[in-house]
Amino acid sequence: MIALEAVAKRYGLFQALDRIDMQVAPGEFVVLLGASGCGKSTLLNLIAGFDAPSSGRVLVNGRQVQGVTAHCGMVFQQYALFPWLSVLDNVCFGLKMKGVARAERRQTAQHFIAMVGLEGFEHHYPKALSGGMRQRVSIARVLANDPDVILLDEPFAALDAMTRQVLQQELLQIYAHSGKTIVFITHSIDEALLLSTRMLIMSARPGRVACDIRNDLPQPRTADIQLSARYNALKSQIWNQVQAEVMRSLESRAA
Ligand SMILES: Nc1ncnc2c1ncn2[C@@H]1O[C@H](COP(=O)(O)OP(=O)(O)OP(=O)(O)O)[C@@H](O)[C@H]1O
Repeated sequence: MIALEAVAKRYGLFQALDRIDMQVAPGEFVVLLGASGCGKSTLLNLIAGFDAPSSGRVLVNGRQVQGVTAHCGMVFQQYALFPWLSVLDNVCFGLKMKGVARAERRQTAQHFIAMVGLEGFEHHYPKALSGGMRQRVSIARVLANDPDVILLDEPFAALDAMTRQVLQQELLQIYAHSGKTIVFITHSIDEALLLSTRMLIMSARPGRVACDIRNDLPQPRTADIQLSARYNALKSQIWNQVQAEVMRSLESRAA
């Protein structure tokens, strides 16, 4: 589904990513974890086609990524909604660009607006919505475009803890029902453990995949999973790894 082959990314003399080889199978929920600045967003942007690698290849569905396509949909931390469009028109936007007829795109948009719990808010504008509601609109907009891959760059980081928990459960439901392939960035080990089927821990300077861990916690996952022995074993394994990478990154910055 997604393949990165010897991918490197340089910004001038700075090597942001180096020798990234990774594969994401259809239906996986992969979470990227790592110290700030290790290249997680850079990696996601290469998969989305927002940017091109300096060397190596990025493939989605067997095709080399050479710009933005409808195969990938992105949800950003800062909602990225059009403030001058209503919820309905924001969710319809991608379908309009694809040339889908008005009645059909409205029907599709309504379906996904209802799925994310925003029925009744179709004609509201983003500024009249809470952060959690705006992020629901972003998710509905991506789902309406029916991409094969959904990329989420710290989508819940700006939300309060309660809203984050609700949206995490909603995303798990959407994942379970849609079978989409997901790549998700977070700084939260708990969020990674709750959501993922697999976790990639990145090292910094240059960014590489340092550790690839299968998340074998049973599904469906609720907050109770945090009480299990396996959860705590995985959490301490990841914590040790992330901490080692963060220390390495700080040392290399100081050098
Ligand atoms: N357009 C750019 N020009 C120059 N350097 C860049 C550019 N984009 C990213 N970088 C650098 O590349 C490195 C990786 O950045 P990136 O945003 O991918 O990290 P990240 O792991 O997502 O960080 P965070 O967790 O803080 O969001 C950083 O050192 C950043 O300063």
